[in-house]
Amino acid sequence: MNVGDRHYRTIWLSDDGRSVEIIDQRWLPHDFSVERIGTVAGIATAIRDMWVRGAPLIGVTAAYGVAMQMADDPSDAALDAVWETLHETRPTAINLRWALDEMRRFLKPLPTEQRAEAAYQRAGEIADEDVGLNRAIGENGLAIIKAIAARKPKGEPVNILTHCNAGWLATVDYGTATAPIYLATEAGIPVHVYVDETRPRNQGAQLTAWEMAGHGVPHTLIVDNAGGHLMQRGEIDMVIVGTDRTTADGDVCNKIGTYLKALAAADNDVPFYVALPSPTIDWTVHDGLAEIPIEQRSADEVSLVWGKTAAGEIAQVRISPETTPAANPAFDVTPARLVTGLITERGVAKASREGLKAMFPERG
Ligand SMILES: CSC[C@@H](O)[C@@H](O)C(=O)COP(=O)(O)O
Repeated sequence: MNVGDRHYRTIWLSDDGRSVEIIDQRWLPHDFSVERIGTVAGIATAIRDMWVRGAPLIGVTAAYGVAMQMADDPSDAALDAVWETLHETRPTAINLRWALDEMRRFLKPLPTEQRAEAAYQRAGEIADEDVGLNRAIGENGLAIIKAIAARKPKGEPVNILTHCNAGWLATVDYGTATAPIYLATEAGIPVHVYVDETRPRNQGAQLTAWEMAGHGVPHTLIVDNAGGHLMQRGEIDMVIVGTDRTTADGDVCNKIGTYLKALAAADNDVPFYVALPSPTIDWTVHDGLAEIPIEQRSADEVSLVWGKTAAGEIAQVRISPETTPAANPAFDVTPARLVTGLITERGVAKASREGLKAMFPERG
């Protein structure tokens, strides 16, 4: 998507053909900075410390990490070791394991002297594929937005609530939950987006709001607890969120707080959609609550908040007593029964084993 009048992806290969450049998301919306990363250790840090984040982008970044390892040491042992090193950076988003598995599956049969070149090529393809998947999700979600717009008085915007950042910053381009929003805007369908701030790291306030502002999408930032109230008053037409891992039975794991939005949506008959590319489906798990590992992040993310001071400095402030302990589960699971539909690259699936099997029969 564009930043100013220049098109950016969130990650791209540097001119040296060996390192990557990424948008460093830690400093948005206050500072737009690009970092060059050329080592596996650097890739691991960027994922773990969330310079890059969002399930699809984590996967693509890891794929480039494998390529860097192959350029250094293309042996089987090194391939297995880099899989382990990168796999442990963040536990919940399945796209990480999907990309690592895909790289290893592709590289293992190749002679070692061909692996580096082939690995960079495959990582680049995975990045390109992500853009295509998101564009298709956008088209499928656009049909839903159009149908809602058609039922509203002419000219009134479709009010969409989203949680966290499942935007282009969370992918290579377009985003998942935001792709239908961007396509609707391009098509001239009026939309208005309620952006959940998404404590503790505020991906909504910092990233989604920045994306919406940058693309001229009318939006309003709300605190995480406001969504239920707005739904009770008929001010939300639909919810669209992303997901870090969706089970073969349609349970959806996403940023902490998503479940509460789904409960409020069900109680108020607001359609609750989840947008996801197929690499986000974990076909090996069925019961999301029992089987998906939930990342427990640092308590500091709860007790300390980043922002920009009046003097223009990006700084962190403490918001709770020094001695108060904090807990920080980063994701929660929304049971399939609360999900109206899964917007995939192939169409909108029912959030159920049957629905996903019908959409992806080759996985059945
Ligand atoms: C298209 S991104 C889907 C999810 O990855 C997104 O909603 C989310 O929860 C991101 O969490 P984050 O902790 O910022 O990586």
